[in-house]
Amino acid sequence: EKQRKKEEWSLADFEIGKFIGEGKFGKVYLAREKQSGYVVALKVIFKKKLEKYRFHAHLRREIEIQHGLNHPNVLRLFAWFHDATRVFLVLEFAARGELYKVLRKLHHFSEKRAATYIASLAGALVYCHEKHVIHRDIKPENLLLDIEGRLKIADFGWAVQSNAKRKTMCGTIDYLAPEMVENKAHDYAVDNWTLGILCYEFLYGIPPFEAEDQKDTLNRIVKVDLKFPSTPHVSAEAKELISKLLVKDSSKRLSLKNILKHPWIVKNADPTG
Ligand SMILES: COc1ccc(C(=O)Nc2ccccc2)cc1NC(=O)CCSCc1cnc2[nH]ccc2c1
Repeated sequence: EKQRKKEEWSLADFEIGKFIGEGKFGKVYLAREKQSGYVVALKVIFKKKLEKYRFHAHLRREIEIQHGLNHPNVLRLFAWFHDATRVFLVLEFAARGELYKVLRKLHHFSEKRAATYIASLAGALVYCHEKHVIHRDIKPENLLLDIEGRLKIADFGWAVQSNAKRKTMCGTIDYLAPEMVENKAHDYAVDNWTLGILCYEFLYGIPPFEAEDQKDTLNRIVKVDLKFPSTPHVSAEAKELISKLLVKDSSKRLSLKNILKHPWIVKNADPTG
């Protein structure tokens, strides 16, 4: 029947299920909306924590931004409500969980799977940029997979230490673009750089500038010291796309629209996302 527009949700509308994630501001639980039976992720944020970090304004702005976003590859914020001590975010639940855990298990993705994820990310970023939303922190930790295996930019809000197992998890520097390492002004083009890093990591299983210690990683980033291990499962077109994204001069990086038209993407990406 016509989904009646609820003015105000409350905790009583949900059955709370198992704990599924930990954030700096609170915990995330599986939950089922009683009326529809719809399964969601319910994020519980403590107001006291928000005050302590002076984040209530940021959360309010983020909720306004997220509420307007509706793209198949961006995790949905369906609703929010609060009680005396907590703010609740009703988020889309991505049933296949964190993308990088799948990457660790498979060691690397096939070209078809990698190209499909890169096309999904490029499409989601075109959409976000059209809505003037950037800083979608697109590290693998922030990428989830829904029940059909479709990629979702989860954007874990702020300073949320996702329960990642990565050895370089805390402040993963592998994704920093040169202009960020050199503390220059950065703009949307950092996302294009990050897509290059991700494409490499999807295909080889490790980020391109990984090094024993962080100093060397930063040096390799600013020098764009890009090397491709010789392996049969990565085509010349894939390397060509990566080489057009990992470019020091941010104005010379392949644009998001041109990524979607690149021969490797056109040939390998599954259009259903
Ligand atoms: C649109 O998304 C969000 C919007 C806002 C915030 C947020 O916390 N904002 C904030 C908080 C405090 C101060 C300021 C701003 C977080 C998210 N998104 C997530 O947190 C994703 C993982 S929780 C969901 C989810 C789904 N599906 C899964 N499958 C497996 C685990 C899992 C986990």
